[in-house]
Amino acid sequence: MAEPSGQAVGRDELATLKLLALEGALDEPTKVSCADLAGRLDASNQTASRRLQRLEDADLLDRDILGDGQEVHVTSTGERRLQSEYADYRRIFEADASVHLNGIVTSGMGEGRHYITLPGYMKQFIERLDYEPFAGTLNLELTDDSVRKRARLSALEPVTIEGWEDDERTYGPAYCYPVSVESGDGEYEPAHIIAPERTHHGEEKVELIAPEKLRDVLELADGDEVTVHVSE
Ligand SMILES: Cc1cc2nc3c(=O)[nH]c(=O)nc-3n(C[C@H](O)[C@H](O)[C@H](O)COP(=O)(O)O)c2cc1C
Ligand SMILES: Nc1ccn([C@@H]2O[C@H](COP(=O)(O)OP(=O)(O)O)[C@@H](O)[C@H]2O)c(=O)n1
Ligand SMILES: [Mg+2]
Repeated sequence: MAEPSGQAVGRDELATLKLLALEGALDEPTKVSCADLAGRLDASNQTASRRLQRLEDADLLDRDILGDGQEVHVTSTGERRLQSEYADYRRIFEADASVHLNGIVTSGMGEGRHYITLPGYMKQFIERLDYEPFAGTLNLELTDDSVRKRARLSALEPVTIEGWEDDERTYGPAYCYPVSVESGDGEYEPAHIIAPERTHHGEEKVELIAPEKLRDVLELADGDEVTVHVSE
């Protein structure tokens, strides 16, 4: 998913972020000195310090300045950014770079039904996904591992459903990724992960749409485990 994250950073900053992650700064606040970092980046102290500052400004890195150096910690946005780089390398080097997400079926607030059936969206679903989706979204709560893997979606090209407006308000865009949905009962496609740009869900939830009610065709109930195979 294209996730806006403060300011854009360049290749040099990203390389610095990777180095910090290699030092362990993904898992916990990690002490670094600018001199040491400068040596490893083959750059001046000033350059190293500027890169850290830019990473912090872009919300990719948290910093704590100490008397004799600083402690740095890669933020969740920073981790997503690295995951997305990783996804690119997987696509370059691995024959099977497909993404599988695991989650359990949950109920939401019944808003999915409302949004899916709005004519401004429905018209686009039929045109761009080649099916009329069932009225609603099947919500999954992802496992911790899959929350991390989800960032790999950003390396793929989604089907874009554009935002629109009526007399009262504006509606945001949504991004659809083709998937097949597997449960103990079998596998179903076509289906899509739908990622609305505006949503009250966090990273740990995904929503699925399909031409049929997945709870019926796959005999799903809250708490059941589901694997989503994302198509390349
Ligand atoms: C196609 C689509 C478009 C959406 N657009 C908006 C929007 O413009 N504004 C908004 O607040 N929520 C929007 N939502 C998100 C819903 O408010 C809600 O977060 C989400 O669909 C979860 O609903 P559920 O938990 O009831 O299934 C959209 C959802 C979908 C499926
Ligand atoms: N393709 C779909 C879409 C929704 N659903 C279910 O249909 C119902 C209506 O969807 P919704 O998004 O409005 O509801 P919640 O996800 O908020 O519970 C929910 O029980 C979804 O889990 C489904 O089984 N298959
Ligand atoms: Mg839903």
